[in-house]
Amino acid sequence: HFVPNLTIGAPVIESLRKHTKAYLDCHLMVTNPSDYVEAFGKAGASGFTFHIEVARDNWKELIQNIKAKGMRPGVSLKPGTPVEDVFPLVEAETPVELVLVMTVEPGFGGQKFMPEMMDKVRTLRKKYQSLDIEVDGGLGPSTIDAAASAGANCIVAGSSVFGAPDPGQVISALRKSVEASQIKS
Ligand SMILES: O=C(CO)[C@@H](O)[C@H](O)COP(=O)(O)O
Repeated sequence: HFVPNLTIGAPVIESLRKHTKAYLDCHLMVTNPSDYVEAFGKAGASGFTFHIEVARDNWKELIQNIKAKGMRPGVSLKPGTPVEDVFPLVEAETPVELVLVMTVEPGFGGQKFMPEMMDKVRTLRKKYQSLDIEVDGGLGPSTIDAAASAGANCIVAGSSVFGAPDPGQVISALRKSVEASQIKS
């Protein structure tokens, strides 16, 4: 109900958790993220990322609750939201540990990467050297270098991985680009 689509909820996280110790990075595109903290924590989510656009009045409490339930807090911003809006959350006494810069209008996979969002990534990386900066939307072998060289170190990729004949090869290409950019910086 923040975006016009429905995908994965806490029951899926719970089922996955029975089979893996992997980091389960959950991006909640919902209008009321507070209502889901407990369920996602219980289900075994590792990270809980909410949208700044729906948490302008309660982000401090939300971050604290996420941490109290044993998850890493993250904040996401839509393409039209200025990057400055998340600075207070990164600089708070109890800060977010990840910023997710949306590189498409959230809601659907398979959209085109918005290179102009890289200014936000560069700004964040310059200001916060050790922050996890995630990008989501249209990432794949042809767009990864732009994101990685801007400073993104967490990459969300749907179509480019699941649509590839060899998904492992795409994942390694994405990882190599991020690692190469980190060595240079
Ligand atoms: O769900 C969204 C946006 O809300 C997608 O951005 C996927 O998370 C990634 O999909 P691709 O863009 O990689 O196909």
